[in-house]
Amino acid sequence: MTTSNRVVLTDIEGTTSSISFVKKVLFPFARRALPAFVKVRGHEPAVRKWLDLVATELGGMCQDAMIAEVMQGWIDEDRKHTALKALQGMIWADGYRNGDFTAHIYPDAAQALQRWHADGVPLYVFSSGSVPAQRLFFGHSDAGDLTGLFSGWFDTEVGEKRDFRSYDRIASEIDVPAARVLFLSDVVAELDAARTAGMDTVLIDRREDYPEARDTDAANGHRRLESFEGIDPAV
Ligand SMILES: CSCCC(=O)C(=O)COP(=O)(O)O
Ligand SMILES: [Mg+2]
Repeated sequence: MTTSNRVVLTDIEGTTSSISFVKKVLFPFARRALPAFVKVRGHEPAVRKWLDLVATELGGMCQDAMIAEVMQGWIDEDRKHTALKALQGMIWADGYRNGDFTAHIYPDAAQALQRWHADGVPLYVFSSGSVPAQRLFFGHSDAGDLTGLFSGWFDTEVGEKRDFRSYDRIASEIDVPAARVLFLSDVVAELDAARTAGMDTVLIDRREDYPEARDTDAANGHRRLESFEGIDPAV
């Protein structure tokens, strides 16, 4: 067991897993399935709730087909809208269940997460993907079912990833002082927000996702590593 009393909070896309898997496999799958999904399942309360929220944002009464079209545009723009993310998660469930794909995870990330968990380091996820989508992702990863490694999951229902208040809320929900949380992400603005909340940070700067390394200025004072190797949550 580790003597550390630190915990790790990790992002997914660009951090544990490749951006191209999300953009080339998950997003097109959801984009294709959206029109039929809203037609067939739009009456279910868990789906209706999000369609109604989007309709309200669009100014009121909209046909479901139009909402689906708007959300397809949001997928193209990579908009991290909570309603879109919730519906995407429901659509991906079918893909995982049918074995259409497994979720990409970098081997160094899978190994480090397994090692830290075995060492007693509590692990948490904070991603724009909905919590059910996160569970599906790690439940059907290239390294098998990793859900048991995590002690908790957070999505944008806790707040925006670039807003320091989201990190305040996470620290208070897991009942750990922010100074004891190590946040890992590929996005500097997210790390800035976590640092403002008092968390320790590491910029994951993978060549597969970011062909041009971020220099010291771009990293904005965050420690920069090209994989999970070399991260010791205990120090
Ligand atoms: C885990 S769901 C698939 C990824 C996704 O939709 C997403 O928006 C991930 O964003 P992140 O905050 O993990 O960079
Ligand atoms: Mg990311």
